[in-house]
Parts: sequence; C-alpha cells; structure tokens
Amino acid sequence: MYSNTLRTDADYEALLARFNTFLFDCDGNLPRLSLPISRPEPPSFHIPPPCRFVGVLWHGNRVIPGVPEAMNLLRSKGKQLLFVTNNSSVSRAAYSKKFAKLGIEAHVVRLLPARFPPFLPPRRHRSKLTREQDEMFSSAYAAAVYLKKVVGFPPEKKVYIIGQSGIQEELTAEGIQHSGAGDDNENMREMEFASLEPDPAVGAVLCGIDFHINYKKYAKAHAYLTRNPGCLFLLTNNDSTFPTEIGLFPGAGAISSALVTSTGRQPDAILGKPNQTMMDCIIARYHLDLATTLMVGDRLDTDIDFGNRGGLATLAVLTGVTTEAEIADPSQKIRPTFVMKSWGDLAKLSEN
Ligand SMILES: O=C(O)[C@H](O)[C@H](O)COP(=O)(O)O
Ligand SMILES: [Mg+2]
Repeated sequence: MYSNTLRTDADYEALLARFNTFLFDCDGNLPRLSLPISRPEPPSFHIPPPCRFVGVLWHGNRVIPGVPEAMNLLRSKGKQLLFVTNNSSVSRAAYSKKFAKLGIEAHVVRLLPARFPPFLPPRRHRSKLTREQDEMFSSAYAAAVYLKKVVGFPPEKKVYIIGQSGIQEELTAEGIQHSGAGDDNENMREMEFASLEPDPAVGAVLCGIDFHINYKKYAKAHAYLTRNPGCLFLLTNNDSTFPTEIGLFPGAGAISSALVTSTGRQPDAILGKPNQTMMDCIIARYHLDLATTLMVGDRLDTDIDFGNRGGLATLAVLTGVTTEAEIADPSQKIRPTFVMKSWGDLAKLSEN
C-alpha cells in the first residue's frame, strides 16, 4: 500500500481545501481513433477484459464513473481546471468534442481549419474564449508556441510534419507554414526515390504520433535532418506507448525512434510531458501558484514526472497505465505526492 493513498471523505476534503488549480492528463483515445463499440451501452459499467481503464478521465469512449460529478464539484468550488495531453493527433478543439460527448465541461478554444488561408477569419471561426479562459494544453500546441515564441521560426520557412491534423491545425493557428502529415499518407511506389527531392524551405522536422506512418514520411524527414544540420529536429512528445481501450500500442516515442536511429541525431527539443517547456508555458500563461496547484495523471514517467519536475504536488490515479505495486515499489524513482484508486471517487463528496 502506498503511504499517501487517499480514500476517505476527509482525505478528499483536505485535498480540495489545499489546492485551487488542478491539471489533468487526458489520455490517448479520441472519437475518430477509438475502436467502434458496436454493442449497445451495457446497463452497468463493464470493463472489457483483458485491460483496465486507460487513463484519468475516460476509458475509450466511456467516461470513468464519477468523473463528471467530480469535475462539476471542483467547478462549484471555484477551482481552476486545466487539461494537459501529450496526444498531438488532433487539435485541442477536437478534444472539446470528446469532453462534451462524455459530459465533462471543458472550455477549449476553437481553431481555424488546417487549410484556412492566412487572413483574418470570418467571425464564425473566431473563438470567443480568451487565452486565459482556454483550459486545454496539448503537446502540438506547445510545439507551435515553442516554434513561434522561443525559436522565432522564420515565416518564409516550413515545418515538415510526421503526425496528424492536431499538429497541422496548431501550426496554422500560429501562422507557421508546414508540409507532410496527411499530404504524405500515401506511401511511395517501389524505389521512387527521385520523387523525394527535399523542399529547401523546410527548416524543421516535427514528429508526433502518426497512425499513418510510412516509409515516404521517414525518407523525407531523414533527408531534411541529414542534408541540413541546421534543420531543427523536434518531438511533440516521446511516450513509448499509446493507451487504448484494448491495451497499449506504439506511441509517439516509438514513431520518432526510427529517425533517431537513421539520422544519428537526438531531438533538439521534446515539447510534451514530462519536459518542462509545456510546464513553463502553462505557469506563465495562467500565473499559477505552484503551492496550490496539483497535477493528476495515470503515468509516472510522463504525468507525475512532469508535475514533480515543475514543482507541483502530484496525484497518481490507478485507473490507467500505472499500478499501485509499481508506485509502491521501493526502487521506483518517480513518486507521486498522493495516490487515488479513481478520480471519480471524489464524486462521493457531492453526494453529501
Ligand atoms: O503516444 C502518445 O502520443 C501518447 O501515449 C498519448 O497521446 C498520451 O496522451 P496523454 O495521456 O498525455 O493525454
Ligand atoms: Mg494518460
């Protein structure tokens, strides 16, 4: 048993009294990605064998019992909620659809479509949220802000993307030109190397989770990274695995490792959890008081390490990738401040 496992109403009340801002991990699955659930919703909440939940808030297309009520309780007490995901496959706006579908209130800015021409969008496309009201942070957004604000990426240069629409839309929203991603989903024909002539405008390769990865994308990224040593090599995140409702599959880190092998280069920056670039963005954007901010996640090597390194208290839930035995293991180097069986357990307080 871990020394600081919360289980009683008094434990939960003390947690709410101590913290004002709650950062939540979200987890991989999204509507278009999770496997279609053909059977009708079972009357009771049934966890299909052989896997457990895969996260903090939801399990595939099903919200973890008690989570919406627990989140409403936090909002009723005036707490600040932020959602932080390493999943770069879709934009933050797409996440807002998932939250709505699962009954979790989340204030997420709406982005322009990836192909939107670079002029002022019509009113219907402009988000009504201010940046401070936006509650969603993704590794794709962190990468776009890093390129814009930290690198000062030249407007005439392009980013070659191994990844999906999430990265395209976040780069477009920051006015950064890009190529690759879905444009290269169709693999090259045998030995058609002449067609891979690199685009001289490319000044960075940005790699994230890509469910349509192929040799053409790897060949183009390899060419950019080896022919021009000045070409930046950036990862949205390097999670080893991607969590789904039927288990773990290769993650963004597995996708980018092929480029590390072929180019002999290490990434110049990795933007997602547990790396602190995203944490620095969040702390600066929301002027967080670290003493009253809690990071809630299910993975020790990303969520909990992210919070620990950022100087936050951390809470590991047991509805995801990490088990209590792993946390309690004396050799475990990444230790959360607290452990809870499920974040949904907090809903009990709203019944009082
Ligand atoms: O491989 C990945 O990209 C990650 O496993 C995945 O997206 C994690 O998402 P998070 O748990 O940070 O919401
Ligand atoms: Mg997670």
